[in-house]
Amino acid sequence: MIRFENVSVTYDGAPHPTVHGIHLHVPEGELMLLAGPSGVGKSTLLGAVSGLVPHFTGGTLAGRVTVAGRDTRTHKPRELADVVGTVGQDPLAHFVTDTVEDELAYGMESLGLTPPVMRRRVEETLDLLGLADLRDRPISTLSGGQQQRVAIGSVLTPHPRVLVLDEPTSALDPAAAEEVLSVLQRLVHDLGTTVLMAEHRLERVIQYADQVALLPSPGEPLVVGTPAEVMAVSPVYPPVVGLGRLAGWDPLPLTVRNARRAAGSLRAQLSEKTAPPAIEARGPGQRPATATTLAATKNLGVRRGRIEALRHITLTVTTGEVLALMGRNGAGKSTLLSTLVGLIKPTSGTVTVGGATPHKTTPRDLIRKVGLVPQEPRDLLCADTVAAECTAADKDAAAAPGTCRGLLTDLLPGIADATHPRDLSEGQRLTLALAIVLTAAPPLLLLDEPTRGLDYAAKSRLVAILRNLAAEGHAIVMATHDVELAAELTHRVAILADGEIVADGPTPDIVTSSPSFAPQVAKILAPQRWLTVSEVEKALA
Ligand SMILES: Nc1ncnc2c1ncn2[C@@H]1O[C@H](COP(=O)(O)OP(=O)(O)OP(=O)(O)O)[C@@H](O)[C@H]1O
Ligand SMILES: Nc1ncnc2c1ncn2[C@@H]1O[C@H](COP(=O)(O)OP(=O)(O)OP(=O)(O)O)[C@@H](O)[C@H]1O
Repeated sequence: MIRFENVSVTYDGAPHPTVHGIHLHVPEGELMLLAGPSGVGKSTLLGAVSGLVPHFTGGTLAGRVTVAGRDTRTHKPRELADVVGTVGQDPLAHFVTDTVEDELAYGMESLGLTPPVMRRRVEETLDLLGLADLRDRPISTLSGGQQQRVAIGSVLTPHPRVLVLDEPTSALDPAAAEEVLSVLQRLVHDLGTTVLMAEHRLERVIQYADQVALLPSPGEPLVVGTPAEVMAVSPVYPPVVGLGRLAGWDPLPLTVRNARRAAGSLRAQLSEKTAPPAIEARGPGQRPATATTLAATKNLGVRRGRIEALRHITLTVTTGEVLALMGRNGAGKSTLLSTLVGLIKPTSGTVTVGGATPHKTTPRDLIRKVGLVPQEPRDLLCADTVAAECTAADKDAAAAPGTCRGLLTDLLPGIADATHPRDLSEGQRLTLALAIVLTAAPPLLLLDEPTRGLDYAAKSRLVAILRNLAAEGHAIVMATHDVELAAELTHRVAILADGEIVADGPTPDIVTSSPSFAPQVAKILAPQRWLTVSEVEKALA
């Protein structure tokens, strides 16, 4: 259904092709997962299927890509729209209408479907993606995850034969991600839809894939095989595979269920060894004995338009603490971070950060107290090269020249100075935003979805940097749907639901009390309370 024949893509001005010599066949009715490190060229390959590469991105494509027999170089994306539905990494860039319902209907209108069919599919999709309450909402007022749901819904309604999805669950809460993936699987199984999907969070998707195509590193040839074959050799793998490799399980389990079956002797071995680490020993090491309050909210309420986005939030964050805010899409996580950094004014209650009231403090003073990496890193970037961004960041933070660039290279090697931030891959752009805010190293560091688009290696380097900062007394508050990150890094998790805090406590307690938020290792080794592969590895050493 999708065929790559000796495909190379070279972006304008780039010294080498970004991908080259690609041969790949995705048969009809299969779900193929495209995996590989950040910046390796996954989006580039997906773009070549939908026709966005090179028609919109520039550059040259050599070789041939066909979808349902149509050559994507000679057919404009518009001429492929009846067969291919695409969800890109930045849904906002692709919305064509203003409201949720219009957006869901838009793709069908051009196909000439009858109004009753269109109506039925819109209703189905609203239910399927939990969007019914939002149907009349302007898209611009939706949370990040709500927007991603609309983007997915709008490509499903026309029932295309081929779906090309670039990290479709990156902004979704764990339950929503599961729902979306099972819908996709149903389309593949029941309707013979063909899906090509790039995704970093393999723990979410690997079990749904028929085949995996792996780009191991820039310039290396594609490795294609069954999920088990590819995971046995892949540099990127989910925790279940990490645990399986550590324990020497053969065959390598890809699901929690299969791993539980294999885990009997590991569980016995671990119970003899030692108890799982207590909370004080987890995450960023010892918390300072003299922790002081860095930020506090009291009975905080925030209205956004007609929505009560936050209600009665009373929360304290102390030095050295790493706190994850988790909860369903639209629960109020980003709103809380924005309020802490003064971008949003409370409607009721109080908020203080470093002794000041954020929305009444000048940016110059605030920057010394608190910094935010926003959900959309582009909001932070304004220069036209990576080097200029880094120089500006050093200057703003009065840091030694080269600080920001050093952080960037530590987090994700291979980002060229001269690149325009617009041309970076999603993971590269997020890393740049992280490096800029880490350069200022404010006492309170706020991160909104800090692992979207990041590969496992970049993620663990980020974890190491954040641990050091926490050990130095910085406090870190992150909104995240990444249960593995929360398990690896945080001391404490607060769960928001519908604008309120419904649970707040030590990470192991909170994440193991709900299957939605439990990391894979916790599920595999329950009732023992291990959360991560690295904890298990240490205990066995
Ligand atoms: N329009 C463009 N112009 C120039 N270079 C580009 C352009 N788009 C992407 N690149 C470069 O091509 C490389 C591959 O980017 P791509 O977005 O395909 O990676 P990716 O594997 O999808 O990464 P991620 O996992 O971070 O989304 C990156 O080094 C990026 O900087
Ligand atoms: N500008 C706005 N106008 C009106 N309502 C808004 C606006 N921005 C956000 N909202 C609503 O406020 C609520 C909280 O949104 P917020 O972005 O804080 O959620 P979130 O927990 O960060 O979600 P996600 O996990 O999807 O990022 C949602 O119902 C959202 O639709």
